Amino acid sequence: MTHPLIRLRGMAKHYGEGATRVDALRAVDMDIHAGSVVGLLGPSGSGKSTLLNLIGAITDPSGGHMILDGETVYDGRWLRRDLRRLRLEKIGFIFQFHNLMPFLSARENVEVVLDLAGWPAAKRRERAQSLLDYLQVGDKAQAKPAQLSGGQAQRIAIARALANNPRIILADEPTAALDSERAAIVMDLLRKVAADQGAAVVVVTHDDKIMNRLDVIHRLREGVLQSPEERT
Ligand SMILES: Nc1ncnc2c1ncn2[C@@H]1O[C@H](COP(=O)(O)OP(=O)(O)OP(=O)(O)O)[C@@H](O)[C@H]1O
Repeated sequence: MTHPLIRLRGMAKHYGEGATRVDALRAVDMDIHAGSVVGLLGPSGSGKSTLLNLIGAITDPSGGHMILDGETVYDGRWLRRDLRRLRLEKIGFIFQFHNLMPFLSARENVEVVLDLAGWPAAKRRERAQSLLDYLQVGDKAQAKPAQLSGGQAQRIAIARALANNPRIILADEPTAALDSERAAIVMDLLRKVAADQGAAVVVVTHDDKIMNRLDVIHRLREGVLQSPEERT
């Protein structure tokens, strides 16, 4: 068995203290392997976004141990001082609404990430175009977000998430704004990314339309992780 790309042990998060304390996550253990598309499900307030944001080094944990892509990144404290760089190196994010910058073209939206990572202009352009081609929106490279359909815009957002070649892709309700057909296309693309690049894709979702496209389902209830359900 290969090492998991994401390993969480005893990950906890509480907000506030004393009477106002909310335990959003309680001692979560989880292993997520390369090539898998994993769903995080649970009622509103059960801790799904908190867990995604802990894995994405956006939220500070209250305790636990986390290994991402072979590197222990948190062990009661962040072991990297530069979390922005950690995210750039290891993680791609996809949100419910594409969050593309309206004044940039589709390709420039992808290039932004590469610019942050220090890529030279010609290489940025080439990489961004090849990602758009891979996601079958290459002909939209010059379009502004307002000229794209919801499904096309989400594919540009996926290209942006893949730009720095992360092996961990975190998606918060990526299909909630899409109809069934486009939701299926987006999920199939994420499955392809997981398979082609040996990435782990973690999807927070309420969306019944995409359940049959998840390899494993993890359910949270009041911050406690239930046993995973393997899908066949
Ligand atoms: N910044 C915060 N400050 C205080 N409490 C918070 C904060 N963020 C989340 N919480 C609380 O933590 C718990 C888990 O919230 P979280 O957003 O992770 O749930 P969720 O499962 O993603 O919910 P939803 O499906 O509604 O998005 C909730 O009780 C929420 O009120």
